[in-house]
Amino acid sequence: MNRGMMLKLENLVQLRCAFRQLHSLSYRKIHRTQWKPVQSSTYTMRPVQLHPQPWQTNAFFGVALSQYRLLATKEGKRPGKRKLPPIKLKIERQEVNIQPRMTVEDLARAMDKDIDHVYEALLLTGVALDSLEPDSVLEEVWIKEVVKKSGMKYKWAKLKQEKVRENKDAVKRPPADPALLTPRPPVVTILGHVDHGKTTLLDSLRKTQVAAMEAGGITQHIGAFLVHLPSGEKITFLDTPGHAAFSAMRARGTQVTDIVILVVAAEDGVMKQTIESIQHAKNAKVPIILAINKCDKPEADPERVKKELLAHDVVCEEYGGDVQAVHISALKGENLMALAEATVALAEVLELKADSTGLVEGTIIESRTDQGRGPITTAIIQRGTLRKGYILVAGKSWAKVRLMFDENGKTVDEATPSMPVEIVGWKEVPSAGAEILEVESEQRAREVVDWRNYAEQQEKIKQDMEVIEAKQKEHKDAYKKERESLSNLTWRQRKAALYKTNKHLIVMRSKERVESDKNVLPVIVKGDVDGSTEAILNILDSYNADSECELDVIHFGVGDVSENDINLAETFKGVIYGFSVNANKSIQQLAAKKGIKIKLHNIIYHLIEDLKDELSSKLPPSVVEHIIGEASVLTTFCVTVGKSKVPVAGCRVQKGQLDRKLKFKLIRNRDVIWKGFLTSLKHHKDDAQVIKTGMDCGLSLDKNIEFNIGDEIICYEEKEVERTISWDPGF
Ligand SMILES: Nc1nc2c(ncn2[C@@H]2O[C@H](COP(=O)(O)OP(=O)(O)OP(=O)(O)O)[C@@H](O)[C@H]2O)c(=O)[nH]1
Repeated sequence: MNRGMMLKLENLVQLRCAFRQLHSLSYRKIHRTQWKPVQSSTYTMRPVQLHPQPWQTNAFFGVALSQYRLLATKEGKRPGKRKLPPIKLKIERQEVNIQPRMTVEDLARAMDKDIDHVYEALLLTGVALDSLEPDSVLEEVWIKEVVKKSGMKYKWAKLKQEKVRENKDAVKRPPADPALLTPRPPVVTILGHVDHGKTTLLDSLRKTQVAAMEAGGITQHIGAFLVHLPSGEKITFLDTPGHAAFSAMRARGTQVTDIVILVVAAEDGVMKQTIESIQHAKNAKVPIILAINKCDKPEADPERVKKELLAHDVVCEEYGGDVQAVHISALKGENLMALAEATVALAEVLELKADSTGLVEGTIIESRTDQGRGPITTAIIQRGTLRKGYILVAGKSWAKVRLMFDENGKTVDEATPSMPVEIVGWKEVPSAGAEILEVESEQRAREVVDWRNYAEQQEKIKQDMEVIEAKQKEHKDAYKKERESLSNLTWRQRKAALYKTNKHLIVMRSKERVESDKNVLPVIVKGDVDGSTEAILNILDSYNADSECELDVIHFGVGDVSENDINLAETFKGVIYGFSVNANKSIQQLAAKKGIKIKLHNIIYHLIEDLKDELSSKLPPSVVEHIIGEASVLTTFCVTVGKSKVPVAGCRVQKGQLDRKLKFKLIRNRDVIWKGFLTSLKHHKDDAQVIKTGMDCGLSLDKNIEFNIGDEIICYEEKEVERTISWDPGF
């Protein structure tokens, strides 16, 4: 490399170091405490990060950094002539996924840096920079060198992939062999406009069964019921709040309904929800039977209904279509058998069949919790034959079938396809529309539920991270913009700007440092999986408000809050944050006894919000001055008190009032030259407590200061205002 180029690169390094310093000071976490070596069984403790630039040589920043390091170290002292022991900084290093044969560009991308950064890191190495292009492939040794020099640590990318968990979900069996299929009853949903008679129709249909049963039999609402026709045929009616259940099942891709009975009141005709119901049926590709209801009413006009429906592609048989129309009176129970027969006829055309052998499949129609029997669901069996003792999974719950009931509350021993059945034995309440799958064993059921919880959690983390990353990108962009605004400055101007930005940190007095050291929030982070813990730690890495309150991650790991966590929190006076983990009762009691806060959350940004509140609560309140009155000095004189002469100001109150018991300040040429209390406040010759606007007074201060005409006297109150931590994690 020639000397010119060397100089150019060195300049570049200086510039970049300066800016990185600026960036690191405002965006990165800098711990100032020594870390305590706490061992975790699963994880080692994360060391503190200083975002170091080890190849940085610039003298100014060498000094600034050494000062800064002092600030970053709890026990740090100013360097004297005495040789001090080296300050050990524990560095929180960003992890970079590396792979063989990475190009300069690849590496820069993996480190989230620009290409210049890679060039700088290779500046004083044996790499020939002259011939290094962005697409040049780097040797493994140099890849590692760049990462190390950047204060980061590397990780081979493929190791990470091995951590992905194997999918343990349960899925439906492939379609059955046609030879195994046998006829099954149709499953019918009744839809229609509000008040057109859906409930009345269902009640009347159910009553036909009560009549058919022994006297005293009462049907109960379980979300579905079976109607037995005199011909021996059966129909299952779904009796869940129509549209909602239908949509929920459709949304989950479960198709339970074979036929929709569209109820239209003969005197009202087609209404808004009639059209929506038609749309539901069409979307689900479920055929319709038209039940023209309220035909007992004199104003009933069934023909008008059929004509109106033509406009919505519901063409009745009389009009050359294939939709059967039955004129009924749900209230009077008229023509219900004709409706049932039409349903059976359509079911025959549809050739509804199912395989009643092998592992059971079904759909949850409704679920509830019974005080005595725990979670109960009504399900429609769609494949196989359900019997007591079978193991089922649905959503994130599983069941060992303890009992089964029909809609008459009678226990049943088995449920075949299309049969509605109440199932008792669930560990938790699965939601309506969830798919039921039988599995071989309880162990397998647990495995499936575990996998589903994990998959859901991953999805949630992914969504959380997307939000967080988008916000962090916004921040980065804002930073870049800010940096660009400096690009027209000369190097010296930039350095000056940089110095100005960081001056308050460099010159912070040791007394203040000691004071700020007191403000520390030690935290323990527990997550349910590696990914969530890592995600939270990544966010904590962006913590940049150490000057207000230090954030000290003393321990982190995966799993529920343990006794060890409580002990650590007690030792360090820390707070435990858990994401999607639990703290059992004995742990909670132990924590309460020791006064340890355990904060459990299921959403990352709620956890971070909570942490921000906790940090803010550590900040001493800021004192705000609230002005009560303002006066101007019109004349000055002295009075003799004992042996000394006391300066007195003759003032006029211009605004508000002067209150003797409050605080005052004296302002001269915009500078505050005194703050304190008055020793006397007089109106003419009388002592006064308060002097109001427009009034004149004489006053003296608790310090002998000569007044000047034109000075301002301000009376004020100090109010404490709660502070909020300035850290903005970007979401
Ligand atoms: N005359 C007559 N009235 C009926 C008939 N069917 C229902 N009704 C009356 O119409 C009103 C509404 O009936 P519902 O069965 O509650 O109607 P719905 O469609 O279930 O109404 P929502 O549950 O609100 O959607 C009630 O007063 C019923 O008594 C019928 O066939 N003839």
